[in-house]
Amino acid sequence: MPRQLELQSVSVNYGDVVAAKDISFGLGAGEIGCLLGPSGCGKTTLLRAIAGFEPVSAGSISLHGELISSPSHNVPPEQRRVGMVFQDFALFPHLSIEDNVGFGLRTLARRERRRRVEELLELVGLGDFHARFPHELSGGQQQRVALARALAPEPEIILLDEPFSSLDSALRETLAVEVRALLKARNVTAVLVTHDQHEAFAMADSITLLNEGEIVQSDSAYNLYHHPRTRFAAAFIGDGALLTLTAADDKQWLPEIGLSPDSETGHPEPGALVQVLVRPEDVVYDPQSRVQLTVLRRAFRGAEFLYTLALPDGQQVQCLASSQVDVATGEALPVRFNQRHIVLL
Ligand SMILES: Nc1ncnc2c1ncn2[C@@H]1O[C@H](COP(=O)(O)OP(=O)(O)OP(=O)(O)O)[C@@H](O)[C@H]1O
Repeated sequence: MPRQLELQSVSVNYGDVVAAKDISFGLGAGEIGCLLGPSGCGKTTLLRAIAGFEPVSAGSISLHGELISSPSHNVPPEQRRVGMVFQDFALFPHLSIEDNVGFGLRTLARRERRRRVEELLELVGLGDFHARFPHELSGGQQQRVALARALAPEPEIILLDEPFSSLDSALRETLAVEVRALLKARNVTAVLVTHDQHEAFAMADSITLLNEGEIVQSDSAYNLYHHPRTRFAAAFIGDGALLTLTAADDKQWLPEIGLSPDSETGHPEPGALVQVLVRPEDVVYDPQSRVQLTVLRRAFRGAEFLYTLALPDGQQVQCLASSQVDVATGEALPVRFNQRHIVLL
């Protein structure tokens, strides 16, 4: 059975600028995918190509098995059955919430249209707001109306371009979780574009990390965080220090941090340089540990201190420790490295 959305080796150029290069990914029905990456990496370009606003210069895009984009074939946007929610989600200010949601349903009989609008407003938790106008709603409520409006014509797929970026960060994450539940409840396939990993983690089943128009890693959120395959992925996702260390011998090959080889880490040759990604939560305060690192800085985070620690060679790692662990700058903090979570690159 064809997948709901399939991009095969898609490239998009703007004149000489290659905005997206050789991009392949697909989504099954009801799956939520995310294009994640820094500004200018080509996320919006790909979304616009899926919507039909940008022609592809190579490769193909299919929706439910039907070719919609290739260099020689371009189904116009209005015939694609693609719903969109954009960053500025402009609702029509002079239309009521009900009329905003029903906007794409003008061909339906009035009763049917009304039923569909009511159902969608209930779904997004705004059943009582149908007669209000956009300016009478909060930012989060307006965004939910925009989603209801995009879902109303029952598109094959919905595209969300930084849909929560105008909201504050606490609301953003809550809404991302809510919207995920809404999409899942209706088995809607969706592509989310964001540069915010928390949003991506909260919403997506699979994440395609992009950099400079190319795919860095397509994976689950868990794997991107715990098993990044490149330096870029390691640095972009989460906090962490990338250490360069020398393997010492077979038994204890990174003595600076008390690491020893195991089946996961393998056995690099003694003397080999090894790159290790260490997350702050994997450097654990342990009064029994022989590894004692000097405290360079510490920042109070309420329940925790975030310590910045120096290895003997000057490289730095961070450690999250309970704020009851009160060690001053310049003193030594005994720590253990949680080896299970340390990533070797
Ligand atoms: N109309 C255009 N003409 C020429 N170059 C463009 C055009 N639109 C985008 N670009 C370039 O293509 C690249 C990808 O842009 P795109 O907007 O897809 O990035 P993005 O990842 O969505 O970035 P952001 O997160 O900042 O929105 C950038 O280098 C950008 O400067």
